[in-house]
Amino acid sequence: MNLAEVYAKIGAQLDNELPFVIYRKKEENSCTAFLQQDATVYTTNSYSEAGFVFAPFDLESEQAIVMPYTKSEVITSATMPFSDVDRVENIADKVADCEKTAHITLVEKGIHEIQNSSLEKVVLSRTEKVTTQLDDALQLFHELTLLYSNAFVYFWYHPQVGQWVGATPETLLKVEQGILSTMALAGTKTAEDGTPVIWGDKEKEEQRIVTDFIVSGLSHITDNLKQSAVYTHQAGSLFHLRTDLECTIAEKTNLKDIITVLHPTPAVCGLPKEKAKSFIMANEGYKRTFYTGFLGPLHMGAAQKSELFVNLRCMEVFAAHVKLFVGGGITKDSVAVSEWEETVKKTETMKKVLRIVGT
Ligand SMILES: C=C(O[C@H]1C=CC=C(C(=O)O)[C@@H]1O)C(=O)O
Repeated sequence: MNLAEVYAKIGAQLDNELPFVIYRKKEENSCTAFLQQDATVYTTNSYSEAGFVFAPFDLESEQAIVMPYTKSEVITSATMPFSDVDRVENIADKVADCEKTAHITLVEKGIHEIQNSSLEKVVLSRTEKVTTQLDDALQLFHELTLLYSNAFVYFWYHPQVGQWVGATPETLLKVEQGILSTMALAGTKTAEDGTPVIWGDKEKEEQRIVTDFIVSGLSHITDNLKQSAVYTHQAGSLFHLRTDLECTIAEKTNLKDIITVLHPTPAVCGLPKEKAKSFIMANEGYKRTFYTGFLGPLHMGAAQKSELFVNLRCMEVFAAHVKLFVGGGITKDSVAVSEWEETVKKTETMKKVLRIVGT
């Protein structure tokens, strides 16, 4: 099926108010869509079914939604262009001063908590509303695929839940034929064209915390974990520190066991996990819902391949506006105003496509 035909099918799902997800994996030049044939909200607790899962940050009080393979038409486009040409400049637009003050106050509270308790790291986030005049969010998906070849790009829709679009740099896990791969991705910098990124101790520590958490968690399910050296990962105009991890897993280890170990990592929550989560819930002042949750295809094909991505650099789409979600890791060395600026830079990942589609 060519791309225009796939997009026409998506248009029909929207017209008929039927759920779907369309996604393009990193460095792939085709996209896949699950077109659910009814409007039921299917949920999963076991992650044992083939399908596409869309899970919230807080799995204790909200449920993971699945588009079951057996209830969906699954289609793939033949080829898809990607240009990776940065056609849009970063623009430092005006964000309301009250939003800046509120985020800085939140970050300062986080730093204070870290200095005065056993909390080592907490990821604090905010939302930002941008007024739009979109025909449909498919335009956003398409532009994101053109702009970010190194991201998992998606557009997810359920008439009873909402619409989400994103381009995330972070893989939560990939399981294929008994091999599990994951990554520790954290720390953020921007760089002038061509100049190498210089990492400071703050970023090195916040990323090390993520690696250590994953290594310690996976030690309960494997004894042969291999880990790469830390390296720089580019995500649009941002750079992150990254470590790749890989191990074999016993046949009896199911996907739920692995998700329970890995989600949420300190790349999106903090350390210790429960303490950080409580701080987030009590202080962020909004519900993250699917931001910093995870999404992706489950148990696909003969190899039963599952690939889950962390829902970052994403937005929830409404009739006349979108809501952007951005956050950053706070440690004892954080400077509140720099953390604010980091979230502003992260919003650019989405604002670039909003500008292209002419909002
Ligand atoms: C929580 C986010 O990013 C995470 C992933 C990479 C780098 C991060 C950081 O530098 O703080 C975050 O841990 C976000 O983009 O909203």
